[in-house]
Amino acid sequence: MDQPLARTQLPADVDDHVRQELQRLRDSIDNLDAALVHLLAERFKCTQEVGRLKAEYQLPPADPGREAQQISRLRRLAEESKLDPVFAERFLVFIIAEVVRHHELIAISRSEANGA
Ligand SMILES: C=C(O[C@@H]1C=C(C(=O)O)C=C[C@H]1O)C(=O)O
Repeated sequence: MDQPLARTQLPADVDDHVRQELQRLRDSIDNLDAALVHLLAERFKCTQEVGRLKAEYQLPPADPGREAQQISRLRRLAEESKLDPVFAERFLVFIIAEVVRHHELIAISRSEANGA
């Protein structure tokens, strides 16, 4: 039986055609990763503004109803796009947890600034 391939670097003697094809795909992956970082940065700019608004008007940092709507919407979009909906949900939950943590920090620093 074949041994599983070790998690290691590409061997030096990889066929040139394979190396070029891999490079072409990796160039696109690099562009997509850059786009993902830029998209996430813009999303966090918006959510920071939401956090400041909530802190100003003493609204709770998290909104579970809104989160449930987003999760079901994202799962549907993932299915339509042939992306694993479980992965899409995990990804969104991970991001939202970080957003809510930021909102809690904004609320704490605002109440400290107000002498609470
Ligand atoms: C951004 C908000 O705050 C929280 C973060 C959310 C998000 O990152 O999408 C969604 C709901 C809230 O728990 C919001 O209420 O819209």
